[in-house]
Amino acid sequence: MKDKIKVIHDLFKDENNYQKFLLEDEFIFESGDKLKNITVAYETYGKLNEDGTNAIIVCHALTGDAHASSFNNPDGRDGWWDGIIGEDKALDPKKYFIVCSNFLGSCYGTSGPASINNSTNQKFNLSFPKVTVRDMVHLQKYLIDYLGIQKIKTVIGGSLGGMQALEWALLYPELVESIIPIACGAKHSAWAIGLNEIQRKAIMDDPHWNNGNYYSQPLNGLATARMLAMMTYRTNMNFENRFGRSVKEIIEKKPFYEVESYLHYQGKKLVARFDANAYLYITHAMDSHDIGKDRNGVVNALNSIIAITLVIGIDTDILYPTNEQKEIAENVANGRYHEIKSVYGHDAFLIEFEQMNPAIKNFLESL
Ligand SMILES: CC(=O)SCCNC(=O)CCNC(=O)[C@H](O)C(C)(C)COP(=O)(O)OP(=O)(O)OC[C@H]1O[C@@H](n2cnc3c(N)ncnc32)[C@H](O)[C@@H]1OP(=O)(O)O
Ligand SMILES: N[C@@H](CCO)C(=O)O
Repeated sequence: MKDKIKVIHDLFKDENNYQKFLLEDEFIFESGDKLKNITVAYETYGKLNEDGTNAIIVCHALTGDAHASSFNNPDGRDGWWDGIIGEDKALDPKKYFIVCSNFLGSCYGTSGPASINNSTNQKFNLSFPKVTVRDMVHLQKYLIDYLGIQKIKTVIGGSLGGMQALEWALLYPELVESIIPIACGAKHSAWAIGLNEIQRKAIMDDPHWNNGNYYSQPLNGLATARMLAMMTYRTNMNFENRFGRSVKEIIEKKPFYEVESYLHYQGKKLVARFDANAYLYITHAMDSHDIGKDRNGVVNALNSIIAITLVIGIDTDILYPTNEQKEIAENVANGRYHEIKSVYGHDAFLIEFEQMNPAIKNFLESL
């Protein structure tokens, strides 16, 4: 497999310092579309053991990136899972070879709609092939082969990361010893698809979006999408405790509440770091998530999972409620369920490290 992959990370390390490789092979998408020269951005922490069996694959969520940890570079920017990746933490680079790559369709170094199409010298925009969760996993497999990994100890991720973990267990059962899907379901629900569609509509209704061919981002649409999404990532109780009815300032004789100010801030923060077309592609990929598709339904697919499975749910998650995680744990051959109690809701998998560390550590040690 190494012969097929031209490594370019020494040539093109970008400002985020991701390692990169270029897949010269034609990548075939689930849609049947084909694309050559796909770039993958990734990071690794720790060392692969001699027989190549101590690898852990970390899969990120909607707006995450390959920088899961600052382990290699403690003075650099924080990693989004520094709370569980590190010495003596659940994912310990002294024991495991931890790999995190930016998934297909995103905008943090791996090819997606914001990448330049070499044959036109223009951004792909909507001409980039449609992406599914299965496509993301198939592309990650090239990286795993390139790195010389023979067996994957676990695949772990929250939200869209958890969807990838499930697909890993189904697409490459011979390779995956265990999975830890967190805060996700076996398929994307009507509720989650509906919420994604409102976010996409906000982006596409922004005149700057221009059918995906924008010169500058559809800032208002993407910000509104993030504002709505934030309401689904947190909880009523969290906002009540945090903001209540506090007023930030009075604008034109009307109160501008702290919660409004917070949501506007979160919208602006995302548009400064994310691409609107990538947001559309990734939310569509999430909506494509249905492990039962072409596998005789969800229960059948779950029954066929042989990887030992720890499913983690969050008691206050309104986006992927705990019945979805329990369904997974109850139907796989060897499933366990652990529940995080949190005021934060869905985003708890990025916050509640004191609860996640022992649960994940105990599970890995029991394998
Ligand atoms: C390449 C990359 O950068 S990828 C970035 C990594 N991101 C990811 O991986 C996505 C996953 N991460 C996340 O979703 C988030 O970072 C989380 C869930 C971990 C934490 O969320 P945060 O937004 O950091 O926390 P929180 O909800 O407390 O918001 C804090 C921010 O809101 C601001 N804020 C709080 N209250 C208010 C208010 N009333 N009005 C305005 N701003 C406010 C704070 O000043 C703070 O600003 P800062 O982010 O510039 O420091
Ligand atoms: N808040 C996270 C989780 C979404 O599921 C993100 O922005 O990626």
